Amino acid sequence: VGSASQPEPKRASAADREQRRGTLLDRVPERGVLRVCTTGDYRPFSHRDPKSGTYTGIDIKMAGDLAKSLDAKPSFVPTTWATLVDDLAAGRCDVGMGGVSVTLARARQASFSEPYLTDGKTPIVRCEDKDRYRTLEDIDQPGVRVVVNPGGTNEQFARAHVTQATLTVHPDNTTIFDEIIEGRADVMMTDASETRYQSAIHPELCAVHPDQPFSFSEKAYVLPRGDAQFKEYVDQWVHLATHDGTYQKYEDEWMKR
Ligand SMILES: O=C(O)C(=O)C[C@]1(C(=O)O)C=C[C@@H](O)C=C1
Repeated sequence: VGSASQPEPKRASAADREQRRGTLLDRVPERGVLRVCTTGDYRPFSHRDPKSGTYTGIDIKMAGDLAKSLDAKPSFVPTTWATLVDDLAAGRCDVGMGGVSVTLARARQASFSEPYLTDGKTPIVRCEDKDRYRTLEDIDQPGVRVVVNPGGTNEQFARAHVTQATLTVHPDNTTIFDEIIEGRADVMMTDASETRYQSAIHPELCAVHPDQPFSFSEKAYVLPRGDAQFKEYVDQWVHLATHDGTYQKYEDEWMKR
């Protein structure tokens, strides 16, 4: 029985080490801080004011409520769409919030809470073009300029459906709508919730059939894999907040702006 037959001890990943410290359901109240990964570039869910660094949005309000329910204060950890799930899996935050869509690719690395919103991709265009770009076929034509933000489900959707039109990746999601308003692009396909919000604040922009999006998706909060107690708690909390009018109140506040 030699030591050569012993398997090499596997180095614990940061996520494994996090998990061994026990459930976040106990650790967050002990710490008094809920660490929330958020991109800050996606109104109406998560917006970071570039001057003050302050976060606002529907999911920022929700994060405050979730933290409060755990006797904690939220601390926002900046992330990007491409790195959100890695940041969570590496234990840099306790939850990811801010208009995140459930995807199976993400579900391989992280857990999701119960969903709080149904959504799907739909076009947003200059209002003069609103009858011109109604179907994917209308949009995917040579000469049509489609613009997309990188790293999230919008890019995945655009890469799967845009083969004839020109696809440009615009790196900054906070300025992407100006590309259409100012005529450098014609169409963006994004979440119906976002097209409703952006068309409400920009009279030049129209959301095309936001009630009948091209795809089906759900928004949920991203949670660390393997912490069943914490997930069960967040699920209960989401269930209550989406049935007692709390979520609706925050959505109404944002959509009135
Ligand atoms: O990746 C996701 O989960 C998102 O819903 C984020 C996403 C995207 O799909 O790229 C959605 C809309 C915003 O315009 C920016 C990012």
